[in-house]
Amino acid sequence: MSNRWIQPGDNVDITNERKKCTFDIEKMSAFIHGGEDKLQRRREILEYVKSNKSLGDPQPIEFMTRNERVENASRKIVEMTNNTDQIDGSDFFGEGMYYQALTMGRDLHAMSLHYVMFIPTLQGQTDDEQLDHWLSLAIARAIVGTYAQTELGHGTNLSKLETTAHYDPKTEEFVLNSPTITAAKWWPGALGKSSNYAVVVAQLYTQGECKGPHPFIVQLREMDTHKPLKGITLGDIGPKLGINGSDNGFLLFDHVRIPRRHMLMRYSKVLPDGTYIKPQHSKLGYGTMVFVRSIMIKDQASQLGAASTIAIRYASVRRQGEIIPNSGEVQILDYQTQQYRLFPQLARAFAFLFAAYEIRDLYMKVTEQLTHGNTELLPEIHALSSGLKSVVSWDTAQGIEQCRLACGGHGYSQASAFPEIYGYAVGGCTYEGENIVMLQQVARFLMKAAEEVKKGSANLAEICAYIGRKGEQHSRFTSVDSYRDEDIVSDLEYVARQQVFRAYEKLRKAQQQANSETAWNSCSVELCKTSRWHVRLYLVKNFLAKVSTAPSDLRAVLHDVARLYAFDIITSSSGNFYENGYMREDQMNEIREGVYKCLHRIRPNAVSLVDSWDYDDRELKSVLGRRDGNVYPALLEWAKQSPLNKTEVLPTFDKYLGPMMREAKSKL
Ligand SMILES: CCC/C=C/C(=O)SCCNC(=O)CCNC(=O)[C@H](O)C(C)(C)COP(=O)([O-])OP(=O)([O-])OC[C@H]1O[C@@H](n2cnc3c(N)ncnc32)[C@H](O)[C@@H]1OP(=O)([O-])[O-]
Ligand SMILES: Cc1cc2nc3c(=O)[nH]c(=O)nc-3n(C[C@H](O)[C@H](O)[C@H](O)COP(=O)(O)OP(=O)(O)OC[C@H]3O[C@@H](n4cnc5c(N)ncnc54)[C@H](O)[C@@H]3O)c2cc1C
Repeated sequence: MSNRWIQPGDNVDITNERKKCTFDIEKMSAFIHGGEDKLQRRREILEYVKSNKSLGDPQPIEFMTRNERVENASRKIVEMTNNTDQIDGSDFFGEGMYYQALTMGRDLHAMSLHYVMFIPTLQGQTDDEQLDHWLSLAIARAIVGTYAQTELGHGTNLSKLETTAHYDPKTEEFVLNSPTITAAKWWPGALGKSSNYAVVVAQLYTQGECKGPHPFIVQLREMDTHKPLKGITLGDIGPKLGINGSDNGFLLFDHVRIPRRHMLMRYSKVLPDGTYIKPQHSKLGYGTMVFVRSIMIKDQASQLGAASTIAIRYASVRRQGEIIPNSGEVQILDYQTQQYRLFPQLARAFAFLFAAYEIRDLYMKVTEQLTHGNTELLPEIHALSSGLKSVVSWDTAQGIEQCRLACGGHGYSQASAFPEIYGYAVGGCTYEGENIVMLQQVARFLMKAAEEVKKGSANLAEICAYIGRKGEQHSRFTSVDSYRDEDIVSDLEYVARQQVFRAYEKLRKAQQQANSETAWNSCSVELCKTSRWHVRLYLVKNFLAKVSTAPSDLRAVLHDVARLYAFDIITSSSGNFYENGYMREDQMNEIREGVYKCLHRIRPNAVSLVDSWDYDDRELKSVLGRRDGNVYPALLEWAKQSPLNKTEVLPTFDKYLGPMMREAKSKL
């Protein structure tokens, strides 16, 4: 089988790995990326990006100062968006995200929120007339916007946001104000220095009543000078764990007036006389968050896929220690412990990517329904996107860290790209709803389902139908080889269902002794566990189902990966499966053996599996994860670029170390 990943001059070990591959990598890449046409488009976009020098970095960004990073990112985003004819703009999830990943990397930039939240909010929250006015300006880039919701004092609890928008019917204007320091908007991406507009979420007051948080479009800076408008104070919030190419910002309003029609009025409205028209569903205003939670799953999967690619490739070229004395140092990928550390991360990346396709499709279905005023699927998409967002971002962050640790000392260097990947991805545990908080949103949905089952009136959505099923009392497991996909699912369903009812009963009892909020708090650890099991079950089910749709010659290897994903979940929570004698210890031991079998079976294909994700070096930006495996010379070259190496002797020597040593010597 021809293999495009093998090229002359490559490291011998990585080439030998590639020669062992048992499946057609191109076919696998096409399956992973949604078809041959999509793969072909990736290659075209890559060629374009490589051919346009101005889309590149003048030096590795790790060696740049923060100001240089912000400037470099701004330069590139303008160049990138000058050339959007290179991609199909309607395919943001595929072509758009890929074009951006290749060009902008993981540092984010001046227009990240413009594309990910500002434009989607205009599309989702404006009425027709407002859409006509604002969308063309935003798409043409005549204005650059962000999404300013979170405040210094509140991010999670939207009902307590402090920014106010008081309607004044005399002038038909809203007056935006930040009554306290804690009302300052804090965190919005590209708010500090880059954006001149924002969607601002503020408490709407009209006719003397507070109607809760609503979105408004607000001009922040003068069009020509870019200076803040009167009454507006704003700036950058300083360096962060990651995404330092973005100027996340703060913003305070001092009685700033905006026209009535700057309230986004697709769902809620304020009429000229101040009459409030409420939306058809109270949470429709939260739509952009649902959108981002839905699309970020793919982004997270992609970061974990990248981390796995780097670590697995590196483990194939790194030799250290012997397994059999005097027989030569082995590739560290041969250690079972290394495989156990890395392959489950790759398996997770697959599981998350396949889930990302599902949630994208569900999101599109919901959007379509909403255009007909149908809000039926809103609770389901809210629960699923919140749950996936939480579980996927958490596992991704842990997985990236495992990959980093698995690369030993070199994993700690920024040359590995792990610090960038981690700093970027781990933000996903917090933004778009802190994970623990979002898990509790899922739990609300699950507790309602349990209540229905208890009442005997179960008319459950497919996604939680397992809660209403009786299920087996004992696992059907007899041997790993005969452990069918439906048995795996049935075992996970058992545990998820048990957890749902454990939390439900605990909550019910607590509610008899306390008010419902206090009761909820006293059960919240169990409720979060419930949500995690629900999501893991979904991920396993979806992964196995997806494998069954793969071309037949890819199924065996994909099935190994999917089973590893499931077995890893089962064996790392064995206690849950022993409950009520559902599974026996000997069965669990066999499944544990199943994990080792999967590792062994995946080992020869490991490098080819990560190659199938089709990351170019341009996207990975990692010396350790290079396609050609020539890591050591590249590490030396990379280090030479450190600004500290521009001179042989640093001024600090003459200032501090030199005098210290001279003085010490003179005293001897
Ligand atoms: C690149 C990075 C960019 C980052 C950008 C950002 O971070 S931007 C900033 C991102 N910031 C954040 O993400 C902030 C995170 N915080 C939040 O999203 C909200 O404050 C909340 C959802 C936690 C609570 O909201 P609350 O106090 O208004 O509500 P409640 O608890 O009283 O529940 C009432 C009912 O509403 C339901 N429901 C809720 N949401 C939705 C929905 N979207 N759809 C449908 N339904 C929804 C819920 O299920 C419940 O139903 P039930 O059980 O009664 O039938
Ligand atoms: C990289 C990044 C980019 C961001 N970009 C934007 C942006 O563009 N626009 C924007 O508006 N915002 C943005 N944010 C803000 C982000 O959305 C919030 O930080 C996030 O919603 C969490 O809110 P918080 O910071 O108030 O956390 P907090 O709610 O203060 O969380 C602190 C702790 O309290 C716990 N907690 C809070 N409430 C509860 C509860 N009810 N039950 C149990 N535990 C609870 C949490 O679980 C957590 O452990 C960004 C944040 C980051 C990190």
